[in-house]
Amino acid sequence: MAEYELDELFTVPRGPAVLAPGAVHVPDWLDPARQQELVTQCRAWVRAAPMTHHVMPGGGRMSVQSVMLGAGGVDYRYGASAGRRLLELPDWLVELGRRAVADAYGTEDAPAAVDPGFDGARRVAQEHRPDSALVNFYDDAAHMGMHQDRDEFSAAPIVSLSLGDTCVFRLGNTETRTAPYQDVELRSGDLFVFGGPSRYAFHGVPRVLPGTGGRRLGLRQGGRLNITLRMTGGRGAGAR
Ligand SMILES: O=C(O)CCC(=O)C(=O)O
Ligand SMILES: [Fe+2]
Repeated sequence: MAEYELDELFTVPRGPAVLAPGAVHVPDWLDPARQQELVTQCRAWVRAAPMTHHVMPGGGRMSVQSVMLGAGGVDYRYGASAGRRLLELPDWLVELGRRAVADAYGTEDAPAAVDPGFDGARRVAQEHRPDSALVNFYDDAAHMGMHQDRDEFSAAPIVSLSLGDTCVFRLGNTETRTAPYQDVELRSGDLFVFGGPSRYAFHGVPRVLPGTGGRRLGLRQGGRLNITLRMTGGRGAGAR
């Protein structure tokens, strides 16, 4: 029996879920073919601009490796000011980010499957247009500590796509990097959007679960890819 069929035998059906107002998990948002295409794209990007371990302001080196698309002309932490070569953000990826927020938050024409839990979510979705993508790669040992995404000049939502191995994603609160928090498994193809009241929630990735999906997508050493689509510039919904 193929590996994935076995997985499915033990899988509890997962539906869209709102973890906190503005924090929406949409399992299996990307179908397997789309996941494969995105992995192929990630390979091409990494060939054009090799991934690097970001060095944090305190001098620590992140265990995650990353490459950045877009964010040109913005003094962004992961951008050119970090000495990086920025790749161009393709229009289809902007469109994917727009559609992600529309599906998670709903629009006038198409309500979301679950109520995102805050006023103005549809307006945020209507106006959403990411200007950058950060591609993160986690090997078996990589993790990301609890942090807030606050280097963007916009309060527009963060769109996160997961590919390859499953991870444990920790969504905390907006006040402290400690409890209360909720852990959710993000699997290959899952969408997670955090905006509105959850935009500045602390979050992190305590661990990746090796052997859960990376090889199936042709990642030879396994691992997890994460693409976050962001609005780094000061335009758009809820800009500071
Ligand atoms: O890998 C993830 O799911 C989260 C990534 C993240 O929080 C970040 O890049 O700021
Ligand atoms: Fe983050």
